[in-house]
Amino acid sequence: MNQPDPITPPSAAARAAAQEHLDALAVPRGALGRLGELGVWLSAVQDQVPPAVPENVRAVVFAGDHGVAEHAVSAYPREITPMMVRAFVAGTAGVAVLARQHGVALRVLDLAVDDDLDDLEVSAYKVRRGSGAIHLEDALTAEELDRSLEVGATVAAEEIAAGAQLLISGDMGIGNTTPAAALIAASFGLPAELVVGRGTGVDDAGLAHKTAVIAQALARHGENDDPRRTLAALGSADIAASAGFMAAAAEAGVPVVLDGLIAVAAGVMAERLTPGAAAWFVAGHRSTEPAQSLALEKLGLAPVLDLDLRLGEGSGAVAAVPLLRSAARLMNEVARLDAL
Ligand SMILES: Cc1cc2ncn([C@H]3O[C@H](COP(=O)(O)O)[C@@H](O)[C@H]3O)c2cc1C
Ligand SMILES: O=C(O)c1cccnc1
Repeated sequence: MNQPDPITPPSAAARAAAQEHLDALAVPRGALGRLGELGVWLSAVQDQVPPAVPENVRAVVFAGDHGVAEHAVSAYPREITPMMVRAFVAGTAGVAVLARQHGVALRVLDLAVDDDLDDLEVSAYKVRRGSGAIHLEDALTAEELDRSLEVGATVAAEEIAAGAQLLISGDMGIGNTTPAAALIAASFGLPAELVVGRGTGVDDAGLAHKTAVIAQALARHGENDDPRRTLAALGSADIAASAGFMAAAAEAGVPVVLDGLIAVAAGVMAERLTPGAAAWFVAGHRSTEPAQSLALEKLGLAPVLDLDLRLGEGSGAVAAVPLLRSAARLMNEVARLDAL
């Protein structure tokens, strides 16, 4: 594989000018807190002061089936995944409600759901049926990994062509908190006990078993610094596509609002595949999953919201969109103190 092009960082000049603008507004210096910081970040990623209010926000839910879900790591059966894909299309899933409320375009894509969803036209980019059970076998072949990354990049390009000012990557796939936690553990050299969480709500025995499964997956993966190898071994088609989506967004200079554990795991992999990508990410929320907080800290990102959400689907990122819009509006509409 060729090395990817280096990621161009957000504009340092716009960041400095935005900070100066913020400091000159008719509020006590620093009084806008995180909203002020978000306004400055929006200026830097848009290279524009004040920033445009991001009205065109687009979320893509990457859906997939996880072989590891057959191994008692989730509180729910894998058959839920295709049912939920139908709920996304019908507009009745949690994130669909929030997206409708906040005017966020929502699209669901079947990367590897182990069921027939062809009647919904969401399976045009399907890579395979299911992903390997990561404690026993690789999730993907090298070819499937390439195809998944490429699908993510293609979908990002489509959403950018549709005018996206902010992109969101959502997830759906019973069992996916297991590969997501494993990817974060492998990326930062953390043990299974530190990254494991209850996902959809496994009990104490389930949590102990899930920890053992993640530990077995990490042992199978071994010491390895190659992000492609890690993603093929421990990820899935949907998480790889999400990583490809975020990397492509960063390469195109389009900012991404990160969601919960799965999106953050994909974001970590995007940063490892294309260093510098994370400068284009903002953390929408803090999930209750420990690996998500650990990874945000490693990426140097502070979450906008902290609502004890543990849904995924892109829901926490979509919930943060109104605050990002408020941040941009404040930068545009608050008077300067010297102009009063
Ligand atoms: C009805 C339902 C809707 C969901 N929407 C997102 N998830 C979330 O929960 C799953 C991950 O948790 P675990 O690893 O414990 O299976 C993923 O499908 C994720 O998107 C859902 C889960 C369920 C049951
Ligand atoms: O953090 C998340 O996004 C999450 C947590 C539990 C289940 N699904 C997703």
